[in-house]
Amino acid sequence: MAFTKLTTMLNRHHRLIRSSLRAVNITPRTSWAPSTTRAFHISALNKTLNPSLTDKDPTLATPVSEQAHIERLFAYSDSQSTPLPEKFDRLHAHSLQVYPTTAGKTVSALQGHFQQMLMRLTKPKSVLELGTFMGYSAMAMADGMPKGGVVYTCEKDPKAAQLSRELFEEHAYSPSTKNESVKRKDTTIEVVEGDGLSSLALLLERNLRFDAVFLDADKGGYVNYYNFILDNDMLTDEGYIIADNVLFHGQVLNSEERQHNAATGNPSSSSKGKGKKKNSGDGERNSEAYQKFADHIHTFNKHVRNDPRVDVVVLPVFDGLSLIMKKRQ
Ligand SMILES: C[S@@+](CC[C@H](N)C(=O)[O-])C[C@H]1O[C@@H](n2cnc3c(N)ncnc32)[C@H](O)[C@@H]1O
Repeated sequence: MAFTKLTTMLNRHHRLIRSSLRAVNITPRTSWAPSTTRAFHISALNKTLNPSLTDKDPTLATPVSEQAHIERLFAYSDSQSTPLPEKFDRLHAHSLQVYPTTAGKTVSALQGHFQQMLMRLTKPKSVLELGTFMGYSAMAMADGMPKGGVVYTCEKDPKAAQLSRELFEEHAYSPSTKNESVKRKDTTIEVVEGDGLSSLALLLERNLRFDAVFLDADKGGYVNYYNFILDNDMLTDEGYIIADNVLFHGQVLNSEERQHNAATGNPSSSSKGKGKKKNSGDGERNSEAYQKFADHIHTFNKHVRNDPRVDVVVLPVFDGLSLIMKKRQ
């Protein structure tokens, strides 16, 4: 009975996404609930779109039974949370059509709503986002900000930058919105196109400072973005940074272990994943790439933890979210 209710709710919730999957000729998994977590979102998408990953999913750091249990708990959390307005479901569906293999980059509905709540709680006037993609998290945050608030969101991919700009225009977040049919939003979203670091330099030239920062671009860039923001005092005194994917599908544990073994000369050191033939299969290639991203994230986590300028809390929610604030003087 409870299961039927849950399935009904999830089906309703993801109706649009499922129809998009059909549109791009993909058979949706019955248990797939894309707005549960980023990790499962990506893993489910990868498996759906690349069957070679089904048996050897590099994102599965937990046993399958445990993963199924966690998935059910996330689905439960999703079903017991107020859904975001329908435009967000439509955006997920649209992302799948435009980026069928990488649409899972976007935050889940649950995480988007959490970030929106955070905006409502902390009332930032100026928010910086590194990594726009299709604008889902930018819109989710903008809707929670106070009147007059601005989100500056940086995106390197010209196609994603253009599509998100159009979307912000359509939904009246753009400073220059001409769309008469939609009520102009109280908050605006500005897309800054280009590499994250160059975009930060441009924003610094404009003397902008931020009450909240969302780090969600390339994982190898996190340390540089973080340093640039703190070194140039771009964070207001009570401002905060939230960094996404800081547990990287659980793979940070492998990074930590391999780095520890390498440092202590343990012969089993870091050989996991090394020596694998490059062409031995998509799953393994992916596994190596995933581990590299996880290594970048582990380096970032250690860097922040050892930075005397800040306090950090690593939250084991979604795919791992770090909340970072400057130390009080
Ligand atoms: C995880 S996605 C962002 C998802 C988005 N925050 C959301 O939840 O809707 C990461 C984005 O960062 C962009 N990106 C990657 N490298 C970048 C760089 N060096 N500078 C700026 N953006 C970058 C990618 O093109 C991608 O769109």
